[in-house]
Amino acid sequence: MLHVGINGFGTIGKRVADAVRVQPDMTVAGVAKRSPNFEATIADDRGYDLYAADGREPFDEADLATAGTVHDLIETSDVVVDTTPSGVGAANAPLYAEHDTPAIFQGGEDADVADVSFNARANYENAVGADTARVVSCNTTGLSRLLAPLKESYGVEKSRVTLVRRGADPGQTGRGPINDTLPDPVEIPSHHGPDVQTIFPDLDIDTMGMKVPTTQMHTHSVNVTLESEPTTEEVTSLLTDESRLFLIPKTLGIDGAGKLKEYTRDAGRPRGDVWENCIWAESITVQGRDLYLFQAIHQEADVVPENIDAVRALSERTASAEKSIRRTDEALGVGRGLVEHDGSPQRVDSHADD
Ligand SMILES: NC(=O)C1=CN([C@@H]2O[C@H](COP(=O)(O)OP(=O)(O)OC[C@H]3O[C@@H](n4cnc5c(N)ncnc54)[C@H](O)[C@@H]3O)[C@@H](O)[C@H]2O)C=CC1
Ligand SMILES: O=C(OP(=O)(O)O)[C@H](O)COP(=O)(O)O
Repeated sequence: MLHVGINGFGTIGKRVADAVRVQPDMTVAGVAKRSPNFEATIADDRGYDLYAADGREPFDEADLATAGTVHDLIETSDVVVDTTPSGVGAANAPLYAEHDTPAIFQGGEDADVADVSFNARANYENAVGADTARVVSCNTTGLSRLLAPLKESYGVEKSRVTLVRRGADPGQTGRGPINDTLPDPVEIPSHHGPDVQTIFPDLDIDTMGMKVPTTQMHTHSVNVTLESEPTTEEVTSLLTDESRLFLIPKTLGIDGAGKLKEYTRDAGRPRGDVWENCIWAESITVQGRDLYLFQAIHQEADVVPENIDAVRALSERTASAEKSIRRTDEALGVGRGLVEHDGSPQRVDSHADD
């Protein structure tokens, strides 16, 4: 059983902890937090041992028991997932090295924070046995999952993506825009293209970013010039076979992120989380060697299964990306509750043997 510590219990951290909890080969060693807010009470409620990142006094005053400091958590963990805000992960890196504890960082950190930038579908093997890995950002994760099968099956000559990004997460009351559409970043390419190249170093990709007043999901407008000329049906079939891509059937009548989130809440997903890339099946169009499509990415959720796979890769629990992905997906419920492109229930494969 792998003991996984989570340092930073916010949007990503609490989801990673809950995902660790349901894995058959992992357990939550504890979670580190700075302050005894509502998320600390949820951690307590779930039975996660709380560790103080900045001193135990505030927790004592709030009558919340702590099991120790963040140093104790790191020492007791086989792997730590650092889910602190951008920049804090890099500041924490020496702590993990000091305790000789393998660590996973998030996409808000620069790539040089870790030995390898990680996406389970694209480069799991590179992280096997590494001391540190960085799970790339939600947007980069969404693009890597899509580009990996396209690259393998058809070759990619050039990718062009416009990312219409959510302005804030639902709990981020201080962010915006609330009444505007921003080119963000204004510079081209946006940071997403170079970040995708940390996964596919030779890929030709240009990205442009925007921010809009929604908290629901990011939306990508994708154009990929392939090296060969598949039909629309062939690309649709290729993408349907990917476990972390969900092709939204026309029959569902889902016209945007609002209905998508409603669908996953109705399907019983925790927090309405959408772990899969959601590609509008009707948008998949091949003209000559040019592929076009729209996909929605749930920024709070898509990196969660990737963090679980990164834990297995670092701890050398399995050298096989396919096995880890299958095990993660089954335990978490990726694909569960959603229908296939043809309207039938999604397959959820049975456990892979280690
Ligand atoms: N929210 C999102 O849409 C996504 C975020 N990420 C990345 O994940 C990382 C975490 O982001 P979020 O979960 O959104 O942030 P968050 O702000 O929701 O959560 C971070 C948590 O860490 C706590 N914290 C702050 N300093 C700390 C310290 N020194 N020690 C321990 N805990 C500390 C905060 O109080 C908060 O509870 C960032 O690198 C971000 O770029 C990646 C994909 C999507
Ligand atoms: O990593 C993310 O987005 P990004 O890939 O657009 O930088 C997450 O959605 C967090 O983005 P934020 O920095 O706008 O909170």
